Amino acid sequence: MSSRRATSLPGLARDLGAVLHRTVRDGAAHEAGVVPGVLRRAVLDELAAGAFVPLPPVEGPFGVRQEGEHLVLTGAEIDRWPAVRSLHAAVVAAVHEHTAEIDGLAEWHPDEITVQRYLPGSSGISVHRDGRRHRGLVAILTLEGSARLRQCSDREGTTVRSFDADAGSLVVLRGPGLAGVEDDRPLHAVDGPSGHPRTSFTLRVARPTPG
Ligand SMILES: O=C(O)CCC(=O)C(=O)O
Ligand SMILES: [Fe+2]
Repeated sequence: MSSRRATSLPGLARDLGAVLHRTVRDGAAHEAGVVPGVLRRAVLDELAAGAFVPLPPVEGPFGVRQEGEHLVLTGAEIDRWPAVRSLHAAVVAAVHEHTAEIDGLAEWHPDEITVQRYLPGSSGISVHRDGRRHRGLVAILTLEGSARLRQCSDREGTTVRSFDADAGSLVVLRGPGLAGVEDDRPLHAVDGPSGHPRTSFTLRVARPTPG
């Protein structure tokens, strides 16, 4: 029943060529209005049943600070959530439209979805790089709410680009192997949400590279 509803959900509202080319050039890029409202709401409704857990408040050797809660879906788990699966399929299809122009996109088959919720007053996540195993690119969609997502030039948080990660928007981060660059992952941070809770939906490759 729910899968019939999910198959009638729309795809993405924007072509991703421009944002992908900006990501290749700058390491991180933003596009507004990517996820139609009906698709965002279907995913949020479905995720209301999810078992969110608090993020570890401090993580990794650099002591990255995190304030929020998350739900991680991997591999076949993704298929159990019809609307989540629709959004995942829509993003992969939109990225794969550009495989002929940018090396590394054809191999991008994200098998991990992280949903993160930040309440007003949260400080977000401090400056970090996403893990090396997340090849190709990291795609961060915002399902509701808004916050500044900042690309930084150092771990003190000097901001080189600031993106409005608001409902429907996409931020793309460069991962290892994108456009022939083996590893130049951007430092970035996300601030706390403005006024209302923010929920992000991030697609990453997590499986080890074969061979
Ligand atoms: O919630 C987001 O906007 C993504 C935050 C982030 O950089 C991460 O989870 O690695
Ligand atoms: Fe990150």
